[in-house]
Amino acid sequence: MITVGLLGCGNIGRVIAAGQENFKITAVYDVVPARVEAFGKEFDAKPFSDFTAFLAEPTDIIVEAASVLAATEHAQEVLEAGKDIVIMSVGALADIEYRSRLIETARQLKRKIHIPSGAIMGLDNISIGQISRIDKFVLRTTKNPASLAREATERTQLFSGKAHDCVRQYPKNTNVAESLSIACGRDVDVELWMDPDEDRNMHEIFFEGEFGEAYIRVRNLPSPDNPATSYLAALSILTLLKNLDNPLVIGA
Ligand SMILES: NC(=O)C1=CN([C@@H]2O[C@H](COP(=O)(O)OP(=O)(O)OC[C@H]3O[C@@H](n4cnc5c(N)ncnc54)[C@H](O)[C@@H]3O)[C@@H](O)[C@H]2O)C=CC1
Ligand SMILES: O=C([O-])CC(=O)C(=O)O
Repeated sequence: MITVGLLGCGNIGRVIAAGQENFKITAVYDVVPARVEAFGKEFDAKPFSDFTAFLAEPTDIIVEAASVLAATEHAQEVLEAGKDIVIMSVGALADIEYRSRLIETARQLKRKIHIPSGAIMGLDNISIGQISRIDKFVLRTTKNPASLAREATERTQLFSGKAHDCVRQYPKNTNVAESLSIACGRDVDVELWMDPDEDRNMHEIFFEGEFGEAYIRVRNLPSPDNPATSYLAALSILTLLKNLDNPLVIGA
């Protein structure tokens, strides 16, 4: 049985904990002490309010489902402790120097950094961008203003530019932009819109290159406990964890 240390006892953490089967969350950590205590009690995991103690607890893998800040602060430490890591807050890897350092540490210590597909589809074959020519890559994300903790009476563009800059400005809403950039091997173009008539978290991907062209549209239902996060993102990380010990690897 794979043992998991969960960093972040919020909406995604709860979906993962409720779906445990062939893995067991044995240790949990959060910046909110009351939350980590209650979560630990509910899911029979040891609660920690001190990160060093949490990391010292014997676990096979650490799952970050907290925030870009948490991933930035802790991912390196996790790898140096000899543990694999799943990073949900992929925006932390928009810092190229930091990303390179993490990859180098993982390589040296023979550890893995897993990036779940998150709130989008198609991340598998978008990786062909690493080996073949890409002519155009645009992510257009549209969310209800409530999902962005804003108010608007009409469709409004919030951002147009590169993924690295977008996720720095909207770290709770555009991690997918960084996942796409990592997958296809370049800093992709991003448009972020809020639309009061859109009740889903919509991600449209326009992708053209040597292979031909693709258009992917995902209209996600928001998570029950956090409208900023699509439910698909939580299901994605749960699927990744369930497949960690599966000898059959599917997808590019
Ligand atoms: N890759 C993707 O497709 C997606 C990634 N995300 C990322 O996942 C994160 C978690 O999402 P949810 O569970 O919906 O958020 P949430 O807000 O429901 O839960 C986050 C939990 O992490 C805790 N936390 C925050 N910063 C922390 C820190 N520095 N140290 C320890 N605990 C900390 C909070 O107290 C909270 O309990 C988001 O903030 C976002 O960065 C979210 C959606 C999609
Ligand atoms: O859940 C989503 O739709 C996407 C999201 O918040 C993110 O990428 O950070």
